[in-house]
Order: sequence, then structure tokens, then C-alpha cells
Amino acid sequence: MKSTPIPQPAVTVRNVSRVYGDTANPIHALRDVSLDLHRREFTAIMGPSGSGKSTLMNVISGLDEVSSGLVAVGGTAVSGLNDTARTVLRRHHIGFVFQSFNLVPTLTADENIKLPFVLAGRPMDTETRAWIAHLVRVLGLHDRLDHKPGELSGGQQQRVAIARALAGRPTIILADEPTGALDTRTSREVLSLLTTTAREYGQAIAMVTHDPVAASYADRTVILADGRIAGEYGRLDPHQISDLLIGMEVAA
Ligand SMILES: Nc1ncnc2c1ncn2[C@@H]1O[C@H](COP(=O)(O)OP(=O)(O)OP(=O)(O)O)[C@@H](O)[C@H]1O
Repeated sequence: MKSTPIPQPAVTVRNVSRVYGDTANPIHALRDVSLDLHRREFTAIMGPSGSGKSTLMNVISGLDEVSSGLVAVGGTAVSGLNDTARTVLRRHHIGFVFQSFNLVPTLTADENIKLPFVLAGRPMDTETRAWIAHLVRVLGLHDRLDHKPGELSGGQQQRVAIARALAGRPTIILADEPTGALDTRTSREVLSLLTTTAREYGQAIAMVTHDPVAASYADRTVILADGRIAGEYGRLDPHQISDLLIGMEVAA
């Protein structure tokens, strides 16, 4: 009898702890965190300043080491890899979206979108070119491709960054306050786009945010407090998220 394969999470975080400092003065940035991030799922990671959100992103992307526990991206354990293998894993499996867009100012929008392929020495086949052309159309960037980042609005720059992150069809997109530098209307556009990306393209997305409105676009909200997962919720409205965060601050 043929068994149905169990879908593997895009990212697995198992009993991960990250301790900084020395044994006399340890700083527990993450304490026994376990979390799966799935395809088609848009997850918001929230929590007070210093709760471990950036550390969680950094151990997932292999930019930081775990002190104990396991992180796997696309089924590959990150901890077992050397620096070169981590760089390769990042290039092939992870798309990054930052608050500050992080586009190369001297390159055009088109060149920025295709940069990950150039850096990875990965040729773009016909299917990839068609996929990028599709993304450019959906993101409304077709008449901006020859422009450099300085000639684009913040929202357009972030759309270029999202196209760049999606171009290689990564296992996971890690977004760090992607709407932090955008006005309300543009933020909504970018968040809707991330929602669509998860739903229509099956993309796994984890977004760090302090903004309850941004988190309300996610399918799931994970709240960290003092390095631990303090709560995991399905889709919530901004008021519910604010109440949860305020409740945690009061309890702390
Ligand atoms: N390289 C480091 N060396 C020492 N301590 C660190 C280091 N990186 C982070 N920490 C500490 O680990 C804890 C978690 O930090 P982290 O940056 O992950 O929090 P955060 O939730 O992302 O905060 P914010 O919302 O302010 O960005 C904090 O106490 C921080 O001071």
C-alpha cells in the first residue's frame, strides 16, 4: 500500500535555547523554544523589546548559533553546517525582507530582483524568468524596472524587495518589520501582498512586528516573552492582539 507522505514543515525549531554572556552573567535570549513554520502560512512573531524575536530569526537563518536544540530549514539541520554551507542554505532556502528594504542603490529594480541568482551563480531558466515576469506584473513594477532604488517610493522599494525574496521560491521568507518605514496605505498593500503570497503561492512567511495591525494580516501570531513562547494564536484582530500584548506587559 502506498503511504501518503507527511508534509514537512518549512522550518522546524526544536527546544532551542540561546544564551549570551558568560556563565556568571548569562543572558537567556531564547529558552526552550519549539515552533514549526509551514508552507501556505503567514506567521507573525511578536513580543516586547528584548523578548528574543531577532535572535529567533537569526538562529533560523543560521546567522547565529543555538546554544542547544535544533533548527532545520527545508529538512536540513542548520546547526550541523559550516559557514559556507550556511551561506548556500540561505541563498537557496531563505528570502529576506527588511524594514530598510536593503536594496543595492547602484543597481536597477530589475537587477536587484535578479541579484540572488547572480550571487548564487544560479542560471535563470525559462520557468524562472516567467515567474519573475509574473511577480513584476502582480507587484505593479513593470514600468519601474529600469529605475534605481533612489528613484522609487518606499512602497515600490519594498515591492522590489518582496519580488527579490520571492524570485528564488525560497522555503521561508523572513520579514523583519517590513512595513516599519511605510505609510498606512502602503503598509496595507504590502501586508495584503504577503497574505496573497502565502495563500496563492504556498509561501511560508515569518514576520517580526510590533504592530498589531500588521500582525492581524497573519494566519497565526506567536508571542515571545523573556525568550519563551508565551502564546500562539490563530488569526486575530488588532484589538485582540493589543489586549494580549498589554496583558503580558501587566503580568511581567
Ligand atoms: N549578541 C548579543 N550579545 C549579548 N546579548 C544579546 C545579543 N543579542 C541579543 N542579546 C540579548 O538577548 C535578548 C533578546 O534580544 P533580541 O534582539 O532577540 O530581542 P528582540 O525581541 O528582537 O528585541 P527588539 O524588539 O528590541 O528588536 C536581549 O536581552 C538582548 O539584549
